[in-house]
Amino acid sequence: MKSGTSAALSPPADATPPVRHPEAPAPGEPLGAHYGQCFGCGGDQPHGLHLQARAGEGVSVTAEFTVRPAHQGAPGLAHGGVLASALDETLGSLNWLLRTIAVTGRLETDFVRPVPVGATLYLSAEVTAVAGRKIYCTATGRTGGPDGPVAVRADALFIEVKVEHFTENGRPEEIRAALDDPDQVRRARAFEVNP
Ligand SMILES: CCCCCCCC(=O)SCCNC(=O)CCNC(=O)[C@H](O)C(C)(C)COP(=O)(O)OP(=O)(O)OC[C@H]1O[C@@H](n2cnc3c(N)ncnc32)[C@H](O)[C@@H]1OP(=O)(O)O
Repeated sequence: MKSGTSAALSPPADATPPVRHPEAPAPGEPLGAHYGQCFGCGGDQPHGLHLQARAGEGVSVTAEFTVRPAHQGAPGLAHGGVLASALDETLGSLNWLLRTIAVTGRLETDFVRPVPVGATLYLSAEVTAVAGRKIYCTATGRTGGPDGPVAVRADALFIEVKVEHFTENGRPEEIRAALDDPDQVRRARAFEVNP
């Protein structure tokens, strides 16, 4: 049963289909981490999700995340907030295919089945519509395989922002370190800016 989605997540009548950026990675290509310290995808966060996303067709992605002991809520089960983070990260990576800088404004999550430690969550997400700065998207996470039963799902609204959203609000030492990164692509991707 699909539960209701709030009106804020229903695209307005003048919304348009999303447009894949011409330089978006080809379907099947790994997106890589956008920032080493990202809790969702970064390789430098020991307890992070280490989620790995790949571009799909159109404006869609797939991703995997394996639940580790550090991600528990109840004994032997993934914490719901961690599962919401996996959905958020997967949905956030869609913006790389649009080449739009955007942040999560709203994330509505259904927790359908418990997810045990050791399980791999097979995520898929797509942008459904765009209206001005508002990006509407949806995601599911399945266990047992990409076609397994749905364990979690989410609908979300991302809002396009300028890079100043990060540079003016982030803690100065991390912002400085990211901006001083000699690797141009890494520097741009920390904020998901088109390099
Ligand atoms: C580099 C990429 C990293 C990706 C990591 C994974 C994604 C994340 O987790 S991002 C981190 C979590 N998110 C955040 O920290 C965002 C914090 N929030 C904010 O900074 C602001 O509220 C922000 C930017 C979302 C919106 O503020 P602002 O730019 O002033 O926009 P605002 O004018 O209020 O809203 C724009 C439109 O969006 C709508 N909107 C904004 N927030 C919401 C919301 N929560 N629910 C519904 N609609 C919303 C507004 O109603 C408005 O609609 P309309 O144009 O029709 O009137």
